[in-house]
Amino acid sequence: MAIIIDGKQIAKDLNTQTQQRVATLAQQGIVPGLAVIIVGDDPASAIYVRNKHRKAVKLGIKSVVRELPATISQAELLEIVQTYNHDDSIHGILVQSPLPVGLDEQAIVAAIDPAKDVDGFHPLNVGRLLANLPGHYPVSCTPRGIMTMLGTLNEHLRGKQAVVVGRSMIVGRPMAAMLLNADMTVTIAHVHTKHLSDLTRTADVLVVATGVTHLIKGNDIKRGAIVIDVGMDRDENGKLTGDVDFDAAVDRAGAITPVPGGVGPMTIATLMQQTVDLCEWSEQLGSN
Ligand SMILES: Nc1nc2c(c(=O)[nH]1)N[C@@H](CN(C=O)c1ccc(C(=O)N[C@@H](CCC(=O)O)C(=O)O)cc1)CN2
Repeated sequence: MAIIIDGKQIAKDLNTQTQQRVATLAQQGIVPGLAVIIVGDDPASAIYVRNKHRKAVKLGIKSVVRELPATISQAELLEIVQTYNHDDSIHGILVQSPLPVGLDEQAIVAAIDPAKDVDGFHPLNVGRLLANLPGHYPVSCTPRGIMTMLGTLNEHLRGKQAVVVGRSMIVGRPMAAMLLNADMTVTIAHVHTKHLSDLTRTADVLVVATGVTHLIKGNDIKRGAIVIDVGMDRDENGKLTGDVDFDAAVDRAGAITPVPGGVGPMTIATLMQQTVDLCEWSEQLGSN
């Protein structure tokens, strides 16, 4: 039976640390600020944004949520991003993804000041991660949160095999870069990969982020592997489930994340952590 990696608890511990850092900044009269831009009326996005706002407020972070209609033009949206780029009370800016059809998400993200790019999606920050540059820069929150989770297991990653199934800009690609930067031997696969099971069975660390319900079955997993399920899918009864068949996998894996309560909570906790990072870096304070 695998260790169940408790994302909720790890996120709670991380939030406690973040709250303490916010309190230390407050003693110097500094308040970290986060601006979240949401365009259109995607119900899931509205929930994520509300949760980000609530968590920020709870931790003592200034939170600004800018709700915009799906009819907004690219130029108007770029203008709004610029106002936050120039607002000294805002240290982190993000545009909730996905954007409505017709808006160029990449161009909007590229307009965010890279020093305020709290999602780590700006091409400059993506390039820094890929190049494993030293120094301070933001990175995508979900994979950074997964690295935090892996850190709690006290397992040596160096030289071991990692397989990342999924190639998105939010999870798969930055995840592969972070595991490579941790000296793992990394293979990226995706839904078109042939003989996927043969590959996943080689993984000491298996990260799955495809959006395909139960793509990974129990015997696709190497015995004792660490299995990280980033999926958030709905089964035929509407119940939230993952890309990994948890019930089958739990008997093969050494450690596994559940869905819900695994990776998901780490995304917002890491966003809060990174908002404070950006604030400290802008003030040239912390070394996190
Ligand atoms: N600009 C961004 N857009 C999106 C990101 C992102 O990191 N930046 N990630 C996702 C959505 N997301 C945050 O924005 C997010 C997704 C899921 C969770 C979470 O806590 N999931 C829970 C289950 C929640 C439920 O019951 O539905 C879990 O897995 O336990 C948090 C944040 C896409 N867009």
